[in-house]
Formats: sequence, C-alpha cells, structure tokens
Amino acid sequence: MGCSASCSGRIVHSDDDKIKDAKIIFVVGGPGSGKGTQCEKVVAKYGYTHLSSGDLLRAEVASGSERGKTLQAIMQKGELVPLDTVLDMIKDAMIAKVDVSKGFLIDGYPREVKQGEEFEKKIGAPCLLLYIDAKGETMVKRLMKRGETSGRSDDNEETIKKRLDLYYKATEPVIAFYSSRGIVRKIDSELPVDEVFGHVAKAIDGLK
Ligand SMILES: Nc1ncnc2c1ncn2[C@@H]1O[C@H](COP(=O)(O)OP(=O)(O)O)[C@@H](O)[C@H]1O
Ligand SMILES: Cc1ncc(C[n+]2csc(CCOP(=O)(O)OP(=O)(O)O)c2C)c(N)n1
Ligand SMILES: [Mg+2]
Repeated sequence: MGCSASCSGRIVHSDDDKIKDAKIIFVVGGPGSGKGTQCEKVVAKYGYTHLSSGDLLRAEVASGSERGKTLQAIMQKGELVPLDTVLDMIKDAMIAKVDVSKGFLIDGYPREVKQGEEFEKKIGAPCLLLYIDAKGETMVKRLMKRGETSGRSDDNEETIKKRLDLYYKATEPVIAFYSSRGIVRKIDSELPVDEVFGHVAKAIDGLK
C-alpha cells in the first residue's frame, strides 16, 4: 500500500511511506529540562536529525510572516500553538530530510496526548520516548539563566511559570500514555550534562 511503480518500473515509496518507516524518537520534558542540550549530543554521536518544535516555530516568527506574528503572541504567553500548525511544520521538515536521515529526534512534541495521536495518524509511531526529567525548581533556575542570553521572549519569570503549569497539566499525561506501550525511558536530568547523556545513549543503543 502506498507504493507505486514509476515509469522505469522501479517501486517508488511516497514521502508518507518513507517518514512512516523512519526511526522516530520523541523527546519530552519540561521547559528548561535540557531536551535541546541532549538532542545536540545525540546528533553529534548518532547522526539523527533534530527537529525542535519550538525552533521550527521560532523560525516562522523570524521570517516575519503573518502566521509568524500570530505564533509569536501565543508563544510569548507560554500557551500551546494550534496542533495542526506544529504538526504540519514537523511533517514538512521530516519529508525534507528523510532521504539523508538515520532517524528523527522530535523535541518538544507531543505537548499533549492529542498531539501524539495526530502525529501517529499523519506520520507514524515512535520507537522510543526520552523523558527528560528535572525538578520544577531546577527548570526555573535554568530558564532564568538561559533568559540572560537567549533573547527568547518566553524566558521570563511570568511566562516560565505558565509554561511549567501547562507542562504539568497537558504534557505529563503524554508520558503515562506512552508508558503503557513500554517505550518510555526516564532520564534523570539533574545530573551533569555528560552523565545525562550517558543514560540517553544507553536508551538509544537499546533500540534494534
Ligand atoms: N508541540 C507544540 N505544540 C504547541 N506549541 C508548541 C509546541 N512546541 C513548542 N510550542 C510553542 O513554542 C514555545 C517554546 O517551545 P520550546 O522551544 O520547545 O520551549 P521549551 O522546551 O523551553 O519549553 C512553547 O511554549 C509553545 O508556545
Ligand atoms: C543536566 C544539565 N543539562 C544542561 C544544563 C545546562 N543548561 C543551562 S541553561 C539550560 C536551560 C535550557 O536548556 P535546553 O537544553 O535548551 O532545554 P529545553 O528547554 O530544550 O528542554 C540548561 C539545560 C545543566 N546545567 N545541566
Ligand atoms: Mg528546547
């Protein structure tokens, strides 16, 4: 299903088939838990393609488009942008990279159970969920520090609090949802960066 014979008679896989069969890792954790930090290290060691939903959205904002302006307002408030917007961006980015990619790190997604369900309908199933876990207090401290230099309009005390509340309310249920499938690896992100990465690497090495 989904394959068709090209003029030359070769079997051609559609973009949808190719991304469905790709290795997909969800990276979930609170704001400032260290998802981006660990993803960079995974890219360096394993050559996976890193797609951060937040980075994709910030790129749209930076483009100055009308859609970007709407997104900027939502992100500054620490709210979630509409599901279809994020999912379409991730899917387009995956299609663009699928031929040269060993696998995909989907960072900051799903943020709510519904996002996970829609991703699986439109793209495919993850083989692993890395749950980057840090204490609320630690996340706030790291984000305030990042805010000194990040230039991110959401790295301020008020928005950080909203992002954290939303994380506990909307995103933590994602972890329970995938735990029942046995693909969640909880990573203690209170440890030094390289030790955290040691655990991340073990989880990835455990994949077939
Ligand atoms: N999967 C997503 N669904 C909806 N909104 C998102 C998603 N990912 C990112 N965003 C928006 O972008 C903002 C920043 O996201 P991100 O860079 O992942 O931040 P962090 O990991 O520091 O919380 C979020 O607060 C939200 O407004
Ligand atoms: C275990 C650990 N990882 C990373 C850092 C470094 N750090 C400084 S600011 C900051 C906040 C955000 O980091 P990022 O990796 O962007 O987290 P994300 O918001 O993507 O989860 C972090 C994690 C740290 N001190 N300890
Ligand atoms: Mg990030």
